[in-house]
Amino acid sequence: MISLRDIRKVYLSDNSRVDAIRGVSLEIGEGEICGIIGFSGAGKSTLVRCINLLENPTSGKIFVGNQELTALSPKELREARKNIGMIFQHFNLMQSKTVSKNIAYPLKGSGLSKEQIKKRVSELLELVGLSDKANNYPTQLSGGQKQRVAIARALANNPKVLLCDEATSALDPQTTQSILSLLKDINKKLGLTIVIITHEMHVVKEICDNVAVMENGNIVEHGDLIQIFTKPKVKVTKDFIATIFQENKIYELLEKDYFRNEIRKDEVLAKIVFVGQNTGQAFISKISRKFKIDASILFGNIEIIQNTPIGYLVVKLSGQIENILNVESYLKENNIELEVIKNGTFNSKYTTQCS
Ligand SMILES: Nc1ncnc2c1ncn2[C@@H]1O[C@H](COP(=O)(O)OP(=O)(O)OP(=O)(O)O)[C@@H](O)[C@H]1O
Repeated sequence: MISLRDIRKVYLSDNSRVDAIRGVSLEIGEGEICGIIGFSGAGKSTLVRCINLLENPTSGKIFVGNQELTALSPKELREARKNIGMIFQHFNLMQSKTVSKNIAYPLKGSGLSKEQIKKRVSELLELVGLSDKANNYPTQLSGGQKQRVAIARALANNPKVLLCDEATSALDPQTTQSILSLLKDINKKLGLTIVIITHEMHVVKEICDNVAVMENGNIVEHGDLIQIFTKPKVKVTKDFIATIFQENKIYELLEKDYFRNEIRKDEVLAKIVFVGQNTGQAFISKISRKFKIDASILFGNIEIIQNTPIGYLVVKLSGQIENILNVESYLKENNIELEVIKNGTFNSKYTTQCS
């Protein structure tokens, strides 16, 4: 549905040059909810604004549906943009117009009669659960309600794509949840393709099918949610995932010697990640028996991602070091990931994440 091909965006001013996007290619399928996550300055907003050409890429091609947007005349582009709705962090509503008038605004010049516009607005109000607020002004609404109005307005022309630029960043966690549920609902009901820009992994976790991770103007990792959560490849993705599993907190506790346990010579501190059906396996007792080791669980967490449980454990394995190292390959054969965090014997072989 959306195809970005080698997009570059350079901002030039008198004495500076910013390479905001450095050759990004990305395919987003029809009906998919794709998250684009990255820390501040990674280039997310610039990239999403390129999708509807609010920002003109310096080079590269952009396709939405079968149309190459980068090849259209200004008039054709205006028409093509009706297929792409957009919502923003601060809602961008017109304060002097009622909720109904805000939603009706994009239908101006659409050729619909007054009656047809009224009907469409009332359908949209119902879709976003605001039928009783038709005559209110934006100042009389909560943040979540304002974002609902913005969503209704973005959907007025029946777009195929909805771009969300940090759409929940100004909302509290409960309201965020309700807006994400609404987006998911709309995605299912209307088959809408949704692109979500965020710096919050829990937003991605809640509703995305796929996620692209951005850093320094590049997409450094892209994949489906479960793959990204269980086998992240690059550090920035690992850092985002750590925010969900509270991994950093556990390392802080370990540094403070909270568990009153040093990692001795015959011990290994490891992180184990297991998915779906493996959550029901007694693999801790199996590895204990099979490899004659002790396994103490220092920390554990299970998150449900796309209806799939993903388990995360920090364990201390003690026993003969060869046996401990064999555990890693045994678990791998059983599709369970083990990453050594700290190794009492061969510290230099591994990156020590907690020191
Ligand atoms: N109009 C502009 N002129 C010059 N530089 C810009 C402009 N817009 C963005 N940039 C720069 O491009 C880079 C990417 O910015 P962008 O806003 O896309 O990042 P982001 O990942 O969305 O960050 P944030 O989450 O903080 O909004 C930054 O270095 C930013 O300063």
